[in-house]
Amino acid sequence: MGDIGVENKRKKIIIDTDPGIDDAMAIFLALQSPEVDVIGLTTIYGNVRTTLATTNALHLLEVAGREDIPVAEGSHTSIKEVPKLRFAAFAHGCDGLGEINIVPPKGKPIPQSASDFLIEKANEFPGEVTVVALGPLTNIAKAIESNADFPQKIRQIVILGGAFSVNGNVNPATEANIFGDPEAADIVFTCGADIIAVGINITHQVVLTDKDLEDLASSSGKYAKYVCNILKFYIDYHLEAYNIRGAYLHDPTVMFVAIDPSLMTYAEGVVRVQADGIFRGLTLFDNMKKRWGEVTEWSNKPSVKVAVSVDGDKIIHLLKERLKNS
Ligand SMILES: O=c1[nH]cnc2c1ncn2[C@@H]1O[C@H](CO)[C@@H](O)[C@H]1O
Repeated sequence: MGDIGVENKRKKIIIDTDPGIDDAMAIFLALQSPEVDVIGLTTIYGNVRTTLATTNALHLLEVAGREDIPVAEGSHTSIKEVPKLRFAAFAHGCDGLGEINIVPPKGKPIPQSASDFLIEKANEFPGEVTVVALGPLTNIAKAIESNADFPQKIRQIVILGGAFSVNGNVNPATEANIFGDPEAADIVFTCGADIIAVGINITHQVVLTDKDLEDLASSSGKYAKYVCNILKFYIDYHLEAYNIRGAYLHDPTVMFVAIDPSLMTYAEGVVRVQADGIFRGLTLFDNMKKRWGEVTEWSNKPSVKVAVSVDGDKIIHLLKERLKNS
């Protein structure tokens, strides 16, 4: 398949997901990528509620013929135990997958919570597991709260979340995944793990156009066909909300970063998340260009890598190649 860096050993990944049309694309992409070994899916509310996220995760694995991959159901509430009320049916359809009448899955989630599964795998393979976080960060924050070693045991956490120096997509201040659980996001950003954060300032530069969709539709690849079907709803939403013909590929872009971090460039610094008020969910990055004279809420916190540039055309090219060759 070429084109991007392949390590000698397949990278173990766990996908924490709220499928979601772009989540479905990211999951298929991972399953079609020789560089990674998907050792589990954990589910979370966000685009849909957690129970539906679990159903959709099981369904997508059955479409892929990968029922061997375990699905662990995640939290139904935020880290502060607030029930979640906001879902993105307007973007993904009320079934989360473009209202295509999916075949209900036969499989069941494993009898273990998402955060326990994350901790177990981090302990089983210390320093080897990358978590690809495609939804609100509750499960990961819970893993950190119940196991202080988790940030050191995990290889990397790659996060789709935040809007760095740009407007959000829920309101001008905040991006959907961070807004889903700002307190959890702040725990994760400051936990000391190796973290890459990819905000919508990056993912809005990765646009699947009408032409790309035609290209995908002309393929007989099984993932390409499935994805074209669910993308219709998402593309209509982008026309309505952003007046563009196409779709922002949030989750697939982040999956590519997990596969090969050299597809982007990064700045390093501390990220804090606003927990309340009109800026609830705002991500604020200290790029460390200034040596602050006073102690701030950013002082003495661990740094993370925040993506600052991406080659959107390359990501679209790789994505199409992989979905078509399936
Ligand atoms: O306008 C929106 N509101 C809520 N969620 C959205 C919107 N646009 C995209 N997403 C979803 O949230 C994540 C990126 O922020 C992606 O998973 C995307 O599908």
